[in-house]
Amino acid sequence: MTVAPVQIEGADLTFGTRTLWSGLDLEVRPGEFLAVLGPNGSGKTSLLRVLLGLQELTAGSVRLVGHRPGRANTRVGYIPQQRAMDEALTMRGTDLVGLGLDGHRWGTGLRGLGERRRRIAGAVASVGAESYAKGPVGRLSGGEQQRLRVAQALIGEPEVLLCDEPLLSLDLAHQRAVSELIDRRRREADTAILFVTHEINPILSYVDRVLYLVNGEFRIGTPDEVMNSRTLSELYRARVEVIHVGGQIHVAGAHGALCEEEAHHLDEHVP
Ligand SMILES: Nc1ncnc2c1ncn2[C@@H]1O[C@H](COP(=O)(O)OP(=O)(O)OP(=O)(O)O)[C@@H](O)[C@H]1O
Repeated sequence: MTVAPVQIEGADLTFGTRTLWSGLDLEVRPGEFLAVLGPNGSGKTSLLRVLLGLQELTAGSVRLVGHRPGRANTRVGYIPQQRAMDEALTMRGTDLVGLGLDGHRWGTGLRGLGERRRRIAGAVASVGAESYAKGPVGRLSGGEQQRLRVAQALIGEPEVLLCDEPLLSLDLAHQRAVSELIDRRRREADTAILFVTHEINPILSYVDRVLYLVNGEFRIGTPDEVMNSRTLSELYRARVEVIHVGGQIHVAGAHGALCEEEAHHLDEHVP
């Protein structure tokens, strides 16, 4: 039996009187693509912070389990929620991507350096950043910086990949390229993917299961099991209509039940 690389058991997270979730049991399997959805403040980023060891649970446990024989540490990749980098940041894009290689050892000899350079060039090319990766990252657009962050997370060959709104500020072509890259990683290397997003449509064809968080409650299941009018109305405790159109999901809430009217909307530009 394969061991789940992400194991969450009986997890509660509470801040003061506010419960983000309680009784969360979740195993993310090798190669599984889990979308984490929910309105602003529902605790999506907090879940990733728990998995990164940056946030303690109020109760329960989380475990990350690697599958490399004889290795104690699980390799975790993280694409943080986008914040513009300081304009004065003079670090080159290739150096930023290379930070993702820390922990890999090829020695300091010429062969090791050559291998390092080769890998960085491959990762930069995989996100189409060749034309700007040699320049200072502080001068790049938000989307260009984001593509370098994706390259940095993937170059470390993660066993678990935590993505916090990785498509934000990317144009449609790059949204598709980055989604495909993440999907390929899980197919080729069995990486477990946790993908926080407000917009499920760009990744809908990849998603195996959805974790949907609302006001301290959650549902876990396939997109069809969770993204339907009955389940989301229960979660939001209000009438919510979920309409499937042309392979995409459109969510509409009555009386402002949703704080995310724009979420999951039908984007005419995506074929
Ligand atoms: N350390 C903390 N102490 C107190 N409150 C916190 C702390 N960390 C997060 N919160 C609160 O928990 C809630 C959930 O935050 P989180 O960033 O996880 O939400 P989110 O679902 O990722 O939201 P968004 O969609 O806006 O990014 C927020 O109301 C936030 O203010």
